[in-house]
Amino acid sequence: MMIREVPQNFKLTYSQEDIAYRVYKMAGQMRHWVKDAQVNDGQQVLAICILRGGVFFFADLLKQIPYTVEPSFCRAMSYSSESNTQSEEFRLVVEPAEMKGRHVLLVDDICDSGKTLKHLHAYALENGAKMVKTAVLIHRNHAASVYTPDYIGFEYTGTEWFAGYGMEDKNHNSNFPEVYTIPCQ
Ligand SMILES: O=P(O)(O)OC[C@H]1O[C@H](OP(=O)(O)OP(=O)(O)O)[C@H](O)[C@@H]1O
Ligand SMILES: Nc1nc2[nH]cnc2c(=O)[nH]1
Repeated sequence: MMIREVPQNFKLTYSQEDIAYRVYKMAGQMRHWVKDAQVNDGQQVLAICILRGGVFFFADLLKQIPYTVEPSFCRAMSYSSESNTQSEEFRLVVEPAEMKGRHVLLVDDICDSGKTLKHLHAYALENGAKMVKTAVLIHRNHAASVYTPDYIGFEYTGTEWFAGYGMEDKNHNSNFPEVYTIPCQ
């Protein structure tokens, strides 16, 4: 196995095994909703990956769901890669597949301020989605959050910055397979 060079300030927070277990449990929680959408509606759930950060979680989650779902993608941006800080501007760069009349599942790595999911949830409804559910690996608990996802892998209380499993530290190390926390500078 190749040795990974982990920056000194990175603290291992969720191992690959921790993540795999939570992803498996989450797929179990949503399986009835996914099946019912198909049976009652005759249409599979449209699962939308929120790029870039959601990519690893999306792939792992969809592989654990035991019924058909249709993958789709959108690209949402609000954090600066240079500084790890959020700007007021929210940009949707890639639009997902047609959502009209569909059961939609929005999938992202983290819900932090909640602004990204709040925007996208509203966007899906405006575009005719019949029902919208949201899934994240990590939900940061804080009073100012504007959104609570339906499916949550880990609840986290604290201000540390996350990196790994899709989450970047100033545009680096998002491909680490575990989740790390970095003390706030
Ligand atoms: O709950 P919020 O405070 O809105 O933060 C969550 C969003 O922040 C990150 O995306 P980012 O804007 O950094 O884009 P990226 O996924 O391309 O890194 C992350 O992937 C979520 O989409
Ligand atoms: N990489 C990363 N992206 C985020 N987007 C919102 N919060 C975070 C975080 O803690 N880490």
